[in-house]
Amino acid sequence: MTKLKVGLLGGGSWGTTVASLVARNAPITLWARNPDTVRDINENQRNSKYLGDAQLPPKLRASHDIHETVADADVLVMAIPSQNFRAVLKEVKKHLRPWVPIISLTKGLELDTRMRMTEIINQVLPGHPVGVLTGPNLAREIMDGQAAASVLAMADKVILSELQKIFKSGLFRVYTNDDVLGCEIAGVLKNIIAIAVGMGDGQGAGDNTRAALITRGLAEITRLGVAMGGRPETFAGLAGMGDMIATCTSPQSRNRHVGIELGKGRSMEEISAEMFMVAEGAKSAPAVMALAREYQVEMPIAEDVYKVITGESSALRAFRGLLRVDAGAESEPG
Ligand SMILES: NC(=O)C1=CN([C@@H]2O[C@H](COP(=O)(O)OP(=O)(O)OC[C@H]3O[C@@H](n4cnc5c(N)ncnc54)[C@H](O)[C@@H]3O)[C@@H](O)[C@H]2O)C=CC1
Ligand SMILES: O=C(CO)COP(=O)(O)O
Repeated sequence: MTKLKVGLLGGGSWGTTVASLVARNAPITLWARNPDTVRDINENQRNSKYLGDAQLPPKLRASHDIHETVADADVLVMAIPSQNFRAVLKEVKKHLRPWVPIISLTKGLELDTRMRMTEIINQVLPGHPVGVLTGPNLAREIMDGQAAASVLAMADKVILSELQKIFKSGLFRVYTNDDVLGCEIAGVLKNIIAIAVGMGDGQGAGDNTRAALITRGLAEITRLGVAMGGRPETFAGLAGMGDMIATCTSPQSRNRHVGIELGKGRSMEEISAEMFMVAEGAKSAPAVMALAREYQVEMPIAEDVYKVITGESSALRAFRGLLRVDAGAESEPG
């Protein structure tokens, strides 16, 4: 057990799951804005709304008080969806001690600014070491005790190896990486490809189609990530290919679910109205397309997804379009 105190913000499915993992290694308080969630965690060792009847460790404490959670934290972990991330960080600023490392679990971009979460942290709380924990990590499966691997990425190797001890456990292998940008943007971009794969699945596409979309999708997200400064090998690792496989094939993925429903011909408004959990790919798609334009990277799959989400095209038309385009060299877009 390390003595480092951890404060984790965000009482949804992934925040609660990571808090449960950390509780094995370090004292942790989870801040949730919903008082019912706080009560459920503290009294029943459950977060029924997000994780059904999964049993949480008795050592995990939840709080409704952000000051209490953050004021004496030695490490801050952020599990707030991307569009609300900045607002919560601003709240944190008043309470957090200087130099406390901040780890983001969030896989999205801020719509208005196109910024990654670590960029927002640097802007709102300059001077704090920042990192991301990312990889093929579907929350429900980890709560069910299935083995998984993840990547903790930070520039500072000394802090990185200290923080690795907080997250890792027998069934949760945590690898380290210093390519923060690559790991972070891979986690954002794979969500859009998962929507594309879902769109195919929703229309009854086969396994070959899924494999083609995953492979071509990985190629296009790698092109953008590398143009932005990420390393190609990051996209071939857990944060890239690993997370693509998990998200694009799992019935648990919210992004793939959105794609399946779009594939059935439903609109984004209808699908969102029925979901209470976040599907970051749908939220971040416009920011991703703006980045693709800025870096002059062609992303035909992401562009089709964007057009279907905005109602400019239908899943059926997008799918036919993907098949109609003449294939060139495998190393080229398209
Ligand atoms: N669920 C999963 O399997 C995984 C999720 N992620 C990422 O983790 C991030 C969080 O996702 P989940 O926990 O799954 O989402 P979720 O939809 O299950 O829960 C989101 C939580 O954030 C809270 N929240 C939203 N706005 C807030 C605000 N302004 N103040 C306080 N709390 C607020 C909600 O109340 C809810 O508890 C996302 O970026 C997601 O892509 C990453 C890996 C795995
Ligand atoms: O990031 C995830 C798995 O690694 C979770 O994916 P979804 O948000 O699509 O459920």
